[in-house]
Amino acid sequence: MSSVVQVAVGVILGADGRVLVSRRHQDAHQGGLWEFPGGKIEPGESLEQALARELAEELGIEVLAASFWFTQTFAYPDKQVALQICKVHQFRGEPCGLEGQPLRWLHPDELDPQSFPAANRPIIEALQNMPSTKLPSPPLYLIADPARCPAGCFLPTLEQALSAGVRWIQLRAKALDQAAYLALAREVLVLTRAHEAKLLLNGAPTLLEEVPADGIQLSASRLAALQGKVLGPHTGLWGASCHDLAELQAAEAAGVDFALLSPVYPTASHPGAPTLGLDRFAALVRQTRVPVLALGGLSPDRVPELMKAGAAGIAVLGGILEADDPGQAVAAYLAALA
Ligand SMILES: Nc1nc2c([nH]c(=O)n2[C@H]2C[C@H](O)[C@@H](COP(=O)(O)OP(=O)(O)OP(=O)(O)O)O2)c(=O)[nH]1
Repeated sequence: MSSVVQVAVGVILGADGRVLVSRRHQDAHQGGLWEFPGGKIEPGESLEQALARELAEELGIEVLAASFWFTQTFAYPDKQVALQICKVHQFRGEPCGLEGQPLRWLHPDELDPQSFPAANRPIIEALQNMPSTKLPSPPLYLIADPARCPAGCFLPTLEQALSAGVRWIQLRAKALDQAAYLALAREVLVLTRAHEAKLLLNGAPTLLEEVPADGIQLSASRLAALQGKVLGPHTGLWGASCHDLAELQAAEAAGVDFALLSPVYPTASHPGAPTLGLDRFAALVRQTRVPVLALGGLSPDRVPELMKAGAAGIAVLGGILEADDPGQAVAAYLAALA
């Protein structure tokens, strides 16, 4: 069989969670079946260039933000393909079938694997199981630690952050004993409920039996204690705090909905600790299908490069809690994510 055909494939994500599919021309390889738009990577072209060119040629759109997702190789009887699958998060223009191909925006649950080439099955499966559809929007995760605020200021600061648009909070309070933690969690839950925001507790999953929050953030050590045990079907949001590839793999094996990966940049909370840096962060994100939020030393001006590197969102601690004006800090992060 001839060499592997490298293909740039764009999973174009609409704001409402639907994806764009188009029908392959009857005469093409795998003709008549639906596909994710894209095409062969030309010699000398990067994946990014090929994706931009194909989507401009086929749909008339300009890709503004895309990230590599994963590679799917497949051997058809007559051809071997390596689909380089990218998520397209942002584009300019209204997609239209410039080559006469029909287009449809479908919810992942509406994608019928039988109507797609066989190589697409894992993509469809990944889309249908994509936990990121469960993640709160905007993807700004506030790690709320009362130790970061002056006495009496913690709950008012959270209130300000929620009023400014935070929809996702983790209560992390290592300095409190369990009773004090649970009492605080009950107070925070009243605030998050009032703002229709999600609250995740940091600790053992059994905490949810005490306070009906929306999920659990597992530390790296709790994750390790799971020893690859699958979390099983769960209704809440489960996050894992990861620092390297082994922890990300454990998080993926455990079936969490998202992972925090830190520290990306130097941070005052862990002075002198080794940092991943942007390139390592991007490389790790490419090696997992779990949505990864960037944490550590972020500022709003770093957000675009992190999202381009494949981050599913960002997590912030001191950048909001210790800001002179937490509401303004939230607004700056949200503007950078928009
Ligand atoms: N674009 C795309 N190609 C796919 C998908 N699934 C799948 O197996 N393929 C295969 C079919 C083809 O063998 C190959 C893509 O080649 P293509 O024919 O679309 O490439 P192209 O647009 O550059 O076409 P051409 O200029 O050579 O006619 O990858 C998919 O979802 N999208």
